Amino acid sequence: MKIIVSGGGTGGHIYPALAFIRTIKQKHPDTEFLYIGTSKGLESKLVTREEIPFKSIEITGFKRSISFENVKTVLRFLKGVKESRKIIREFKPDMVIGTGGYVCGPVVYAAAKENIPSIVHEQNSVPGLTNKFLSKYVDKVAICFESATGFFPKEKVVLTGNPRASEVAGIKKTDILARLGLTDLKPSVLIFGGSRGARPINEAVVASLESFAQKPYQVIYVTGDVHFDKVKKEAEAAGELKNVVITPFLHNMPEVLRSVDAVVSRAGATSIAEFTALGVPSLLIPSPYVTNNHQEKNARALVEKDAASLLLESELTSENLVRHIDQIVLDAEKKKRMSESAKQLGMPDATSRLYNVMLQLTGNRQAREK
Ligand SMILES: CC(=O)N[C@H]1[C@@H](OP(=O)(O)OP(=O)(O)OC[C@H]2O[C@@H](n3ccc(=O)[nH]c3=O)[C@H](O)[C@@H]2O)O[C@H](CO)[C@@H](O)[C@@H]1O
Repeated sequence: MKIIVSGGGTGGHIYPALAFIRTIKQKHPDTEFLYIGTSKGLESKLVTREEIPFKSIEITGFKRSISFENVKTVLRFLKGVKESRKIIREFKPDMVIGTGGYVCGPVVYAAAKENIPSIVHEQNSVPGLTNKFLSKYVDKVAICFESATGFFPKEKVVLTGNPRASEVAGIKKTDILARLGLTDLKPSVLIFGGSRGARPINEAVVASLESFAQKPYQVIYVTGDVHFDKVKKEAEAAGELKNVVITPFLHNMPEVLRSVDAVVSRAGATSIAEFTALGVPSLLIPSPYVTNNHQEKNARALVEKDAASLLLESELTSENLVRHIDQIVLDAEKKKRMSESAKQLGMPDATSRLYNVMLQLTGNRQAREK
């Protein structure tokens, strides 16, 4: 089978696409993939790093307010559709899938116009503009939260979960803690602010370094690439680091998640799919700066089931951060309960479900997975 994948902008749209490609490549090595993204997006780095064939088109997102920029965006969209049609005609895919972010708009739209079976994958409980627009044209809309159903044409919706869940669920425990300079003998907490890092979380963590130095647990603290230099300087000024390692980005997140006792993070949908697939208890600090406050809705879906704790950014202080972490990590009963509840929400078979939807669409019955 030949598949075009498109998704970009942030890690939350790119990692599910990469996880899907890697998992399918392992099971069906003869599957050919082509990834279409933008040259400026994070995808150009992450995809080429994996040696997956990559082509770029030029496109920008819509502004929500009326502006001259939007006129230019429409023109770029039309140009993007033209470029995508050309790539599609050359590559001749059996299927096109978009995993969100504005780049997949013209690609998936072009696929539908070329009569190629198409799917969009929506990671969030509340969809973004691009996927809502595309849902009118595609054959299927794959979702991760039941609550997303109402935003799309009902007959097209399939609950598949997030392929990144399948990828992390298959990861074995490694010696990653030792490689990070940490020990196996203490509980470990991972702190990160989504794929790009989050300034408010960084500020609270830097203010907590002194407290962490006194704790019976250790912290892996990921700042986000762009924030690293500043945080490093502030941390150095705060004194000697104890119990904490600081790093700009983790390229081996699944391995790390497998080894930690709890995680503190934004409530991005792909991150949540990973925590639940592995049953990692989490303290979620939703970003209030996202469309329709969707991260808080993502987070509340876990909190309601006792799979996560919630700390709103408006209440994010060093004291509250440390207190919430202590409440999870230092209470073995609570940690176990949260872990079990999280795991019940996990969908480790997401990639197979998504692949089966594709096979149904392409009519490739023989290859259909049992
Ligand atoms: C600000 C914003 O618009 N955020 C959105 C974006 O978040 P964002 O891009 O932060 O997405 P997620 O939190 O869903 O996923 C982050 C991904 O990056 C990975 N990772 C992160 C840090 C690191 O050092 N290494 C690493 O590999 C995580 O393991 C995960 O796979 O897309 C998500 C999925 O559509 C949305 O739910 C978020 O609301």
